[in-house]
Parts: sequence; C-alpha cells; structure tokens
Amino acid sequence: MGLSTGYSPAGSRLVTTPLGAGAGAALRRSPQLLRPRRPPLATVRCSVDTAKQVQDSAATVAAEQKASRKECFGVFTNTYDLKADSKTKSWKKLVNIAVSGAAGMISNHLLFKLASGEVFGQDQPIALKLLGSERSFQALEGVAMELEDSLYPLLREVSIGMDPYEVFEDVDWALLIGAKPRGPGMERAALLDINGQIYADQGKALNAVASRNVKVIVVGNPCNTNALICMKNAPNIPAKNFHALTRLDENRAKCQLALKAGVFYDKVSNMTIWGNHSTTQVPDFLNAKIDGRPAKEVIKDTKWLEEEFTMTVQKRGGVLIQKWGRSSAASTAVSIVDAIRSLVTPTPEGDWFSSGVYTTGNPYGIAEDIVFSMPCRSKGDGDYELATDVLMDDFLWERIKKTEAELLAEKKCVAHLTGEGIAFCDLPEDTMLPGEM
Ligand SMILES: NC(=O)c1ccc[n+]([C@@H]2O[C@H](COP(=O)([O-])OP(=O)(O)OC[C@H]3O[C@@H](n4cnc5c(N)ncnc54)[C@H](O)[C@@H]3O)[C@@H](O)[C@H]2O)c1
Repeated sequence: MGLSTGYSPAGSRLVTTPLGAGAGAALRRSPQLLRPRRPPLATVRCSVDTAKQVQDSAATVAAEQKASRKECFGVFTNTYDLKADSKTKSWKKLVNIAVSGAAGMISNHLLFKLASGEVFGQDQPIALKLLGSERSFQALEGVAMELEDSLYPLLREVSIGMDPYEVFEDVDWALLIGAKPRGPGMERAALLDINGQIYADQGKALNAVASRNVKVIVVGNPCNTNALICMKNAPNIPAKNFHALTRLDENRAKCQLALKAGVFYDKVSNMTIWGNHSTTQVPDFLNAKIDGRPAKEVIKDTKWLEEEFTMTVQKRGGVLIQKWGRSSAASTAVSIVDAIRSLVTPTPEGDWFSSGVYTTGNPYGIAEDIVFSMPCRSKGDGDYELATDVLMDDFLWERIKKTEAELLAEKKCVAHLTGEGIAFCDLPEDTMLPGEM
C-alpha cells in the first residue's frame, strides 16, 4: 500500500488557546455560550400523555401540566392518551427527537418527513424538540406553526427553545444541523472554531440531560470534526452513538455510478464514502457493486472512475449551488432520513452504508480517535458494526491517507474544544466542503 504526501503544508494557520484562556477565546464565544449554566431542569414534558397521569401522583401531574403550558407550543399543550382509542392503542412508546438548526433550510424538509412517519414508521409517535439560535427564534415559531397546521397524527409534542440543556432533555435522537455558514473570506480554521464551540456546548448538554443511549447525527459542518468535538464533550454517552452525516455523498456516488452503468440507482450497493465530508472524501469504486457485480467489472473505464467519478462526487454540492443559487437542503434531508433508517432497520444481506463514526478499534488501519466515514452494518437496533469484508488497493489507500491527514489536522485545530490542550491549526490545504464554491 502506498502513502500519499502530495500536498503542500502551507494552508491556513491559527493558534487557539483552551476555552477561557485569553482574549481570543472570549472573542470566539457568543454571549449565549458565556451565560452561566444552570443545572438540568426537572423533567418537563411538552404535552401530557394522560396514560402517564394514572401512574403519577396528582401533585406531580399538576406541576407537570403547569410547566408544560409554559414549555410546549400551541396545540401541543393539549393532553392526549395514546392508549385511549383503538387507533393509537397499539402504537409504540413516544420517541423524543431533538433537531438543532430547526429553522434552517435542511430542517424545513426534514421535520415534515419525521412527523409524517416515513422515518420511524406509522406506529411510532414522536415528540419534536426544536433548537434554534437567538436570531432564528421567530422563524422557529413559524416552523412550529406549520407543524401544528399539518395535523400529523403521529406528532404528539412540539417544543421550541434556545437552550440545549432544556431542549435535549431525555432525547432519544439528536439531529444536529444548526451551524454558522462559512462567510466570505473566512478560513476553514475559523469555521472549525466557530462551529466547534457550538458542538462542544451541545455535547455537554447531551451529556447532562439526554437519554443515556441517545443517537447523535451531526450534519452541521465541518461535520466530522464537529461530531468528534460533540462526542468528546459527552463522555457519559457511548462514543459509538455519534455519527457525522456522509450519506448524502454516498447517495450522490450511487447516482453517478448508476448513470454511467445505465442502470437504475437501486442496483448500486456497497457504496462507501471514506473519510471527511469535504472535497478530500473518497468515493470507493473498488468495493461498490452494480447489480451484485464489482463496479469495476461493469464500468471498465478506469480513468473515468479514478478521475471524473471521484471529482464529480466530491464537487457535486458546489455545482448544485452554482445552478440553483443555494445549497442542497432537500436531498440532505432525504439523506438524514436514510441515515436514520439504516440504523433502525436491518442492513440488507451483504450490503452496507456509509457513516462518519469513531475510528477507535477500526479494522482498516485508519488513525484512531477521529470521526471518519466508513462502511457500517446494522441489525436495526440503532447500533452498527464496521464491515470487515472490504478490499483495499494502493489507489484507495493513498486517498484514504489524504483525507485522514486532513481530519488529523482538523483535530489539532480544535484541541481546545476536545480537552486535549492548546490548539494549533496548520491545515494541509484549505479544502472546501462539498457545498462550497
Ligand atoms: N453533512 C452534510 O452532508 C451536509 C449537507 C448539507 C449541508 N450541511 C451543513 O448543514 C448545516 C445547516 O445547513 P442549512 O442549509 O440548514 O443552513 P441554514 O443556514 O439554512 O440553517 C442553519 C440554522 O442553524 C441555526 N443555528 C445557528 N447556530 C445555532 C446554534 N448554536 N444552535 C441552534 N441553531 C443554530 C441558524 O439560525 C439557522 O436557522 C450547515 O453547516 C451546512 O454546511 C451538511
């Protein structure tokens, strides 16, 4: 296997001190993050399931109802009883789902898919806990109003808030989409720092108040390193529960292979995206299959696979922005749905899916202690195992090393946020996110 060192060590440099140390740190932290943390609240349910009232003491229920009037949104303050009528009697226990960046473009598609039942199933009632920023709070109310007006039977509770310690209370899923966009002229190092702060804060909140088995999918960019930061700040939640979304890249890669092979895209399987959700990502055509056969056997044009296919997938998001003037939101929401469904339904025999997961203990020889997209399989219980039946060759390994180097460099940039000391940012090159120009 060969190693790649084919890039210049120039790139952006930024030295960052640990949180709270020096003026640089103060500048980076928004007033919201500087706010003193209050201890976790007692459980406040947005609405009250009357079946629960029977079990609880009258005083607790009265207090809970009073609190719920304050905390929940609109029509969702009303009580309900899942066990009371024949339709809902057989439904499963409520699942609590937190969505950050809930007033953003991706969420605008995702929330309605979650509420419709297409993600968790038609017998799975859900509660949506929407986290926004101060700037987006009014918009968040608008989103909640639209959810009210959609009359989704499975949507039992909606609450909105700006404090992750309140919003993440008891959540089973945390879909972390909220992030600041990279502004004009902003270095990738600065983006890592700004959004890293958000994910450090949200990791701490999850650690304090979420379900101990919460599954976390980080979408906000740079999502691999944000997921690492979030995970490191949540030591009481299993590291395996944290994912960075690379499913959109997998879907894009499947589409390109199908197009070239002249088949419908459901014929493409075993599509791995290795590494970072950036333009160093590696869409793996060595292991991919088309109609059950190795993709390289079906598509004999190796030059196309190595050059055009790889680049098209890496830069698809940028091209889309060029055409449409905004970044992919609907297909990202679809890919979040795919990512969740891949964890809650068994992976089809022999296939796998890509997810950015913690590398410690990986069987491939990828550096430990980073979040790296790799091939995963699930039994449908929310957990996953890494696929071991994968092929590796020099071409693939060289590219894996390059995306690995980028993630190791990103990790050094955020050492102040992962509890690993003083950060030093010396990125190999200022690579783009797939959606950037
Ligand atoms: N991983 C992927 O495949 C993928 C694909 C597309 C986009 N993304 C990333 O997803 C993120 C969101 O994209 P979008 O198009 O929805 O952006 P958007 O700007 O429309 O929405 C982001 C929302 O997050 C909110 N926000 C900012 N800081 C917050 C905080 N601390 N807590 C809660 N909310 C906060 C903003 O107010 C805004 O409403 C971006 O970082 C984008 O780069 C990732």
